[in-house]
Amino acid sequence: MTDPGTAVTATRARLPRPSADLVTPASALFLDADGTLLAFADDPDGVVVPDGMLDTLDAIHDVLGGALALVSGRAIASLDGIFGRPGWAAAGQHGLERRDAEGRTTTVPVDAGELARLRTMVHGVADRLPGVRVEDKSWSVALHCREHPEHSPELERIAPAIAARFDGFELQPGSYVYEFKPRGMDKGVAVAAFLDNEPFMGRHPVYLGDDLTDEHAFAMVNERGGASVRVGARTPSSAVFTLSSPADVHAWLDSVKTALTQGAAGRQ
Ligand SMILES: O=P(O)(O)OC[C@H]1O[C@H](O[C@H]2O[C@H](CO)[C@@H](O)[C@H](O)[C@H]2O)[C@H](O)[C@@H](O)[C@@H]1O
Repeated sequence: MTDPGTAVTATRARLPRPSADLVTPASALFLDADGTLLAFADDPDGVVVPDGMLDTLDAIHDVLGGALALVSGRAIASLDGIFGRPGWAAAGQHGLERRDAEGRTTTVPVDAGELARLRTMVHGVADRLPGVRVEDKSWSVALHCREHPEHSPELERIAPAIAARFDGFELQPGSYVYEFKPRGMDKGVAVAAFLDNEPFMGRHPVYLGDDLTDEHAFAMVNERGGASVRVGARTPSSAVFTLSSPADVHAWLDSVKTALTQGAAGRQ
């Protein structure tokens, strides 16, 4: 497991903006979904892919020879429903499921009995806190309170206590969300697994993410000599660059696409 706490290389509120040439044809690009590519919505099913973004990502995916992956807390099925790109590599549920660039999917074994007991407990919490949503993702389960942030203090109090009752699970807090996931897997481990295989192997990793769960990947990418880009202003962070918002990410990806495709035309 990647420990973002011990691998912090920089903890600065003010980070530089990356230039478009951070991504070259020799890069591997890893993209978090919610809060990075997608603006937050109250309902996890209510997110919208902005106009033009898929064209931009398709073009970058092509120039990178397929070395582009979505790395998300969402299930891969949810990512496919949102982005409609089942051909892209993806890590879902913080890496519990991973699809390589050839479409082969691997999953981490989960204790089904523990997961069933955890689910029951999590639904019990949601039943007594009106407006708190449960997201069931097959290997992990989450409690959402974006629409009712008044429940945050209570969830912050009870979520660690729930997690402590399950040997095989741990708490992954996020943006108005408390997720319970099997131990030992995180986005850093998922990114490392991609980098050990084609078409990612030997490439310069660039990772964009906004949340605590992305710190595992920032630490991994920094360790491998790559570039970590924090979206938003959350601190502390081990990221070395920053972009301000999903809208800023779109604008930056557009400039990356332009630089890469112009360069490709020049190389022909
Ligand atoms: O790793 P990510 O791709 O950033 O996924 C993290 C979680 O994102 C989703 O929840 C978040 O976005 C929702 C839609 O904007 C929002 O309603 C919620 O408050 C956020 O926490 C997703 O539902 C989770 O499964 C992901 O783990």
